Amino acid sequence: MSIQAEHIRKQFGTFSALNDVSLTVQGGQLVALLGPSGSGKTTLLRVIAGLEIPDSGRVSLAGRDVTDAGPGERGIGFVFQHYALFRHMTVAQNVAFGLSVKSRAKRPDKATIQARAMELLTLVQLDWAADRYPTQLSGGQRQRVALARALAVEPQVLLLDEPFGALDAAVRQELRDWLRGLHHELQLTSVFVTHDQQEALEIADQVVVFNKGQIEQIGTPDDVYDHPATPFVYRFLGKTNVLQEEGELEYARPHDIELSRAAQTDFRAAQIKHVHLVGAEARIEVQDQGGRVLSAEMPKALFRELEVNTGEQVYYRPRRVTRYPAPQN
Ligand SMILES: Nc1ncnc2c1ncn2[C@@H]1O[C@H](COP(=O)(O)OP(=O)(O)OP(=O)(O)O)[C@@H](O)[C@H]1O
Repeated sequence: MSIQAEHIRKQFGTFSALNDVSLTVQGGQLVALLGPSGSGKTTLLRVIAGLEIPDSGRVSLAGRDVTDAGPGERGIGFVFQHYALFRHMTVAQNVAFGLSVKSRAKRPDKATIQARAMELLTLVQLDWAADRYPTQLSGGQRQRVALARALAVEPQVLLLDEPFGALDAAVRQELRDWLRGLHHELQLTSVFVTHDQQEALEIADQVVVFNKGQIEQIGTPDDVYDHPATPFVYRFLGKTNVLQEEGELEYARPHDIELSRAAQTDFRAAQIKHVHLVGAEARIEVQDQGGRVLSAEMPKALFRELEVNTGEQVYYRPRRVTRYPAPQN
């Protein structure tokens, strides 16, 4: 089911949370809303869900204008960051909740609801935990219960607000991959909010980069990473070496900084300030003769071959530079 938001504006008092935002999500896509805190991601998600009424603009689902429809009429599943499960209900009862609050006409009978809850728990691989209470589960397991509960109403659209925000790195990674699989298996259209670049780039089909209530860029992960439309997008998506900031801007990523032990054409002299070895990577901080500090990243083995140490001289060259016109004002 496609989602279309057109010219959405939303003010909170004098603060403009969404300033003329338009976004089209094709049916079947997994889309990440990415941006710093306060940039409007959650507000847009809530507008799509019907939890927030825009000051102006329209929202359509599968071509149907739902701007004036309540959240319950939109066929949407919603998952929040803090898996808001009911503590006094078992896992199975939590999942069944979405079905049991449906209007009487649409509500399946008790046995059907129970069977459906078990089906969903099997889907999220938690059928064994049906009779447990949320407090007896880990954070990642609780988040899977929250997902099962959101899926209980058979939504065609799944909206997730920082669904893995509260979890530790390893569990996050696992749930991410798993969500991607589930999204495809159920042929959902999913939109999730994150401020984690890696998360957005790894699992989304499309990434929407927000800044101050506006969309800076929409594109595939490759598009936005390899061709950031604005300096903001470039800086937000990864560590940035600023090679020049007067007049035209020149940026380079750490993995595009090449180091050499010997002087070479186009290479500049610099001194190694710090070396951090992180897993298989070496992160090297160098300072050139103009005082500019740059970060370089390369596989640890490659760095070792250079045979240079902290305090010693090296030569660097940016392999790839991205340029932007001088900022106005
Ligand atoms: N109900 C509200 N009343 C007043 N201000 C609000 C309300 N909801 C959101 N805001 C403000 O609107 C701005 C955008 O909020 P929003 O939650 O959309 O940002 P976000 O990009 O999702 O950020 P985060 O990653 O921190 O959740 C924030 O400055 C927030 O304080």
